[in-house]
Amino acid sequence: MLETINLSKTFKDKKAVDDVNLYVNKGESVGLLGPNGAGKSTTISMISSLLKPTSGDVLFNGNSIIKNPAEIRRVLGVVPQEIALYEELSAHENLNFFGEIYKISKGDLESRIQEVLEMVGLQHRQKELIKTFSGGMKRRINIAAALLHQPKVLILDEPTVGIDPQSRNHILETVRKLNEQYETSILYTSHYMEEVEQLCDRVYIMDHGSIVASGNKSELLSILSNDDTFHVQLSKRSEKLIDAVRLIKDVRQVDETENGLRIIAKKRSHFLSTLVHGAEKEGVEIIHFQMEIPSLEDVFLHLTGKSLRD
Ligand SMILES: Nc1ncnc2c1ncn2[C@@H]1O[C@H](COP(=O)(O)OP(=O)(O)OP(=O)(O)O)[C@@H](O)[C@H]1O
Repeated sequence: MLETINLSKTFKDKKAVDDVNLYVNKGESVGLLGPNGAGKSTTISMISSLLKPTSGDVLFNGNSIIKNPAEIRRVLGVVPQEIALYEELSAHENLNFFGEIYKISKGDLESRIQEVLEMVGLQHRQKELIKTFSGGMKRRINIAAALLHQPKVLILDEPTVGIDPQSRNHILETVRKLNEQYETSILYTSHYMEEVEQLCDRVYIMDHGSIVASGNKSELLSILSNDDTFHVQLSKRSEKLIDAVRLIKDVRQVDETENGLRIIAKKRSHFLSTLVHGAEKEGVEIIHFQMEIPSLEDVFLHLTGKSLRD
């Protein structure tokens, strides 16, 4: 339904998006996950035809949206990161304004406004001025605005960043409902792994402008099938021990945690005796040792060498 073909964007000499190929099928909910600066917003701006790609294309049902941006605007709802509302107008007046921009007929507009307000749970606040709303409520009105013209694809750019838990839950629920009941296709960017795990059928992991992995949860977890992760709680910190663990054969990565180490090692490697021996030598006691059940966060760490919220 929606796909990008070798989509790229260079700002001066910085490649913000580098040969991105992704697709969203009808009724599918797809996550675009990446740390700050990965290129998610730039990708979305190009898909929404707000930004011209340096090269590549975006196709909707096989037609280039670069050649025909009007078509994608008709079927796409975009919820940007920045709140784009008039503070001095009420929620209802704002939606009325957006409805006119979308050219929704006067006869349909009022019922559409009530429907989208209900969807985001703010019908009872519609007469109040936007400037009296919390950040989370403003974002919900932004979502309502993006839904007025009944888009086939809804793109949300980190919609839950910096907002209260109640609005966050509301947003996640709204997105789920749109996807499940109305078969709206979703492209959802986030750096909250748990949201993407909850909401999305498939995930693209993006870093430094490129897609580094994609698939459903079990496909992504299988990337880690060659490795095991261990948490080791230690009685004290020892630089020498950390260095020694890093040198153990089959240990791929060692990170310091609050009370010890997180060790990623090749599956079925026998590093434990070397670890115990090294700890003894440095006078460090191993208080607790546990193997971790991997999560998508671990896949991300494995692929990019950093945590999603770094
Ligand atoms: N207009 C611009 N001019 C120059 N560089 C830009 C511009 N827009 C984005 N960039 C750069 O492109 C890279 C990707 O930015 P982008 O905003 O797409 O990332 P992101 O994954 O959406 O990050 P965030 O999670 O912080 O929103 C960054 O290094 C950013 O500094």
